[in-house]
Amino acid sequence: MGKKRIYELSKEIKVESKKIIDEANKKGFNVKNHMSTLDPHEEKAIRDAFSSKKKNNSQASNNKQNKNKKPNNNSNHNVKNNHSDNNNHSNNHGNNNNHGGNNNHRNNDSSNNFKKGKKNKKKFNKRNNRHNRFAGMYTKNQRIRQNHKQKKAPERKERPLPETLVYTVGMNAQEIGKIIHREPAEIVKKLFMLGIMVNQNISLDKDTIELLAEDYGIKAEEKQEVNVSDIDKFFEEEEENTDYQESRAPVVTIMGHVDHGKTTLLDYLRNSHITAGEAGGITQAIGAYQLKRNGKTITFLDTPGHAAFTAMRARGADITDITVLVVAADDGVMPQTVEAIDHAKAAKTPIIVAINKIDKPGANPNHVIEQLANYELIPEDWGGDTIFVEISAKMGTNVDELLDMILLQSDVMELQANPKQHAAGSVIEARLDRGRGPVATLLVQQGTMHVGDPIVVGDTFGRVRTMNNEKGIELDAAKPSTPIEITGLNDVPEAGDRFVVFDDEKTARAAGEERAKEAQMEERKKNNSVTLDNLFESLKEGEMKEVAVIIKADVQGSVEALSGSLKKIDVEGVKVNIVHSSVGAINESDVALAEASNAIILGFNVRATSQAKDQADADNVDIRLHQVIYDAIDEVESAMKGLLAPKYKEVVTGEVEVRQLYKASKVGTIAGGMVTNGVVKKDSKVRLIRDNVVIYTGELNSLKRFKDDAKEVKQGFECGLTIENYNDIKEGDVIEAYEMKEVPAE
Ligand SMILES: Nc1nc2c(ncn2[C@@H]2O[C@H](COP(=O)(O)OP(=O)(O)OP(=O)(O)O)[C@@H](O)[C@H]2O)c(=O)[nH]1
Repeated sequence: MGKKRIYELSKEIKVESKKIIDEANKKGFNVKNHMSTLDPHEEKAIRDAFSSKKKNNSQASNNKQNKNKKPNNNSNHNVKNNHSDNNNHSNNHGNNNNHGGNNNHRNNDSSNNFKKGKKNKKKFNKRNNRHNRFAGMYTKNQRIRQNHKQKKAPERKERPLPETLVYTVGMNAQEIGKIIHREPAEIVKKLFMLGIMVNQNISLDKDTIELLAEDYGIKAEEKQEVNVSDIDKFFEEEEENTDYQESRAPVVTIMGHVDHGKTTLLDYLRNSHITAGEAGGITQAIGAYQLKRNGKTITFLDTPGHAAFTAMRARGADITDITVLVVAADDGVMPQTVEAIDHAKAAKTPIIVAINKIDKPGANPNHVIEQLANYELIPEDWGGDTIFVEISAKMGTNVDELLDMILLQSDVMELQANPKQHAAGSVIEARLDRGRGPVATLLVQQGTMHVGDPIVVGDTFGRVRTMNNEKGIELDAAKPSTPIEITGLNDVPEAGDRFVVFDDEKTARAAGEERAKEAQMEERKKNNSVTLDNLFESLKEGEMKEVAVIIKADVQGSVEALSGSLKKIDVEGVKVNIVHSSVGAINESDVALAEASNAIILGFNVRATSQAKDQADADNVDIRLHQVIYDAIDEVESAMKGLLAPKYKEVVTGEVEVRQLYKASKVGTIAGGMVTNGVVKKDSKVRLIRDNVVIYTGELNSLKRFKDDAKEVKQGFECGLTIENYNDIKEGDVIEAYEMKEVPAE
């Protein structure tokens, strides 16, 4: 005989695990929870203990029952009498009325009957209430029993447990309760007895759900997700479907630095290339439009800016075929130009450079070309393969040449799709229109969309009720690369969501509803972003072949030193891929790029802006901050080797904003300020931060509240402080207090 787990024994002898644990502890056995084991001797001792207890109990309850028998019967009797008394009244009452009513009003207008009935009902209630007053004449005990009896009644109706609990990981007690026909509270209690403390809304993992099922004595089976809701699968299948192929229009996104002319170019294109037949249509902002050049069509996504582009990619929608990078000839390469290059490269879309504003006196296109050479964008004349076009978006100069180049690039790419299948594609944008309900702009990427098609869009579903293009012209059918605006969905999908047309509306509805449920589950489960802590696991499971990193540092020298060293790390054939690197604070765009590329952000002597911090928290993006280059490199390398075992973790406890300075000859610079966040302690380690860059790291020398020494100062209070061996504090500096906390071993 082997060892037995407590919960198994609990099931066998029908005694709650908790009671067994108590009994075992009383007997001095070494058990902790329901998973603890008992050896055969211990098991026997427990069985004996409970079998004798049961005997005693049943004897006691027999005695009790015998004792209670008489009054119980009496009370039942009384209660019954009471009921039948009531019934008699109502019967009499009803009969009397029916009698009269039926005689007088048979086959009459039903409202007449209804009114009469209402009146009679009132009368009846009155009488009945009067009668109930007699309830007061029963003894207290009788009433308790009566209540008890009434309360107990629903229990008999309890539906039987299903044979098998078919579950999805992440379900909570409420959802499981619905499946097994039990109250969530009962499930929570059961879990408590099994040593698992949860409330009704907490997601349960696989082990817990299976344990629960076992405790109920039923089988558990994880739901197999071969379901219609996996529209990504449909989408990929459709994409691989090459039975029939036709060339399709390229989908183009315009990106570039602020004010370099993205909007001007998009507007010029939109207004100058309206073909004769469409001239009457009013152009609407639907997030995308098509234009024709020499009989060929180009689709432009009308959402300039990296945020939209990256947000789409983060949601898995790589819908752009070609990126046009706009660089103003009078301004040259700017930070967002570099960002745009990195975003386009990360999405692996070819870049066509449009050097804009060549009409301006200060324009220097050659300088731009020279600058871009540093980012591997080299024109053919210089031996590279990037297409450059010098334009003026304002004047329209060379804009047609730019279109020709887009078409040339698209020819090289041989963009194709199969219009002879169900439509599939992505959401460009979506909104709720007061009159029309959910309105979504979609890009058809495969197949042909028709009005009336049953459709699943992200987690929403419906039937295409209306379909129009950007000019408001109604369409019956839309082929690949066509942007369309549709109505008929049950809810508003999100930009970047995919859509697929189904055979019938019923399946579409089932898929849509299932997806909405899954989305809710997904939301509850922890996001599985790559972090340095789980990096090794991901590498081991073969999910990754490269580690994506974004570097932000205080000076260009550090950026280069860090990226140079990181590129040299080579662990078991896995390389570091630097997705983006630049000087400055970690911003929202970095976090968005990290999320889209599953990258880790390394900050060297810089901080994240508060928006970026919030966004990183929400998206589970790992930001690592360092002051020593070797530490940063070591950390990444150790993580790749699976050796990352930080014993201490830095915890920022608070921040002081420096508002005033006092120079004292003896103590140096005293900073007067306000604790804007958390708490600052006398023995805190501190970092002096100026414009999001770490200037100095050290320790506090003194911390005061007014004239008195303080052990700590909390948020909202003023304080004075000095930093050990450091006097170069300035007004507006932020002093970040932190401590090293030991991280418990896993
Ligand atoms: N002279 C000249 N001015 C231009 C040209 N293209 C754009 N501009 C001007 O540059 C300014 C900025 O242009 P936008 O098109 O708004 O720039 P943007 O890149 O869309 O800017 P954001 O939307 O803020 O990112 C506007 O005043 C335009 O009129 C051009 O080819 N020549």
